[in-house]
Amino acid sequence: MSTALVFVETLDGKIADITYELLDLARRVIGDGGTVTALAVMPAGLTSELGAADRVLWADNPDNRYLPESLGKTLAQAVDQVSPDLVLVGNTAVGMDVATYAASRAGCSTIASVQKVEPAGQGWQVESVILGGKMVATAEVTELTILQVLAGAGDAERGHVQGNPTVETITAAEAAATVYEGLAMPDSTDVDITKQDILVSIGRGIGDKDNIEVVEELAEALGAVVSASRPVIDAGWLPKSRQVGKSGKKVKPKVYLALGISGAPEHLEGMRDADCIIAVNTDPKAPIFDVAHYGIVEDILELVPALTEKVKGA
Ligand SMILES: Cc1cc2nc3c(=O)[nH]c(=O)nc-3n(C[C@H](O)[C@H](O)[C@H](O)COP(=O)(O)OP(=O)(O)OC[C@H]3O[C@@H](n4cnc5c(N)ncnc54)[C@H](O)[C@@H]3O)c2cc1C
Repeated sequence: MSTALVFVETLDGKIADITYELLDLARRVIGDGGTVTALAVMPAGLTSELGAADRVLWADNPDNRYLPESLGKTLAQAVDQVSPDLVLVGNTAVGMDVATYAASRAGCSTIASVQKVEPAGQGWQVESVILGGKMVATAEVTELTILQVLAGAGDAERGHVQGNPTVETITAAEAAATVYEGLAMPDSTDVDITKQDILVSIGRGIGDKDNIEVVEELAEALGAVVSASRPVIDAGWLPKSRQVGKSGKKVKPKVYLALGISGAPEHLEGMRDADCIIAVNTDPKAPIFDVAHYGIVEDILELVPALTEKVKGA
């Protein structure tokens, strides 16, 4: 009989959807006879949301402090306590912090960007995406390995079950070297990119901050808003509130125009549900074309001004 250990991720006192996906995945992979244990460092009163687990190891976190050092150590302690066959953590900004910390403490491996897990022989067959989504690697895992699972591998609705799992109170490990200073949320006075019908989204392919102006003209002609991939935000060319993706916002516009965006898994996570995706990229092998409904292999700096003229003339 197998045991799965699922790390419960929270943000600002709420359980993140990725947790419910992991609970669904854990149950599917280990079967009804197995035990699913959830490790939750979170405020009191939320364990009934984890009804898809048989058991919850719970440590109180009344102030919602995010301390990856403490969480990583606590996960390593839980691995010792539970001796799981499978450990699932979200492939999120939080999960990546925690999984690597825990793996080093527990002396085991970790695999990032996991999109599929299935039982195989004495262990698991694990599929992960590598090289920014251009290739898929398959590994037979027979030793304890912490899997960082991408959103989409499980079904959050199926994994979000109200119930009364057995709750065992534990003490979270101390963070010796890190201090929590507070949660910084994106500026809420900017436009809300999650509410737009059309997004004109730019990536590193825009090349320079000065080139954003031509894209803004196109967006204005279309009645759209400009959003971006992370490198554009990290460069400080647009505010954080415009970032699409894993560590930005999840959007579902009617039209998503992806200009000079390669289509890394962390970006796709935020926009792949758009009704119509149109991608423009000079690289015909860019992974964005795998999710695009329409693709154009072209230099955006050539195409965008011409497109703006067409839209204005229509
Ligand atoms: C924990 C974590 C969280 C992350 N969160 C996010 C997130 O929320 N959102 C996000 O976007 N990324 C996120 N990332 C980063 C992600 O992995 C990628 O690095 C990022 O999405 C790449 O952005 P890009 O496509 O703009 O750049 P690149 O991957 O560099 O792609 C640029 C593309 O532009 C094309 N190009 C270049 N010049 C032109 C031109 N003139 N005309 C047309 N095409 C051109 C190139 O062919 C290339 O495909 C995260 C990463 C991690 C590890």
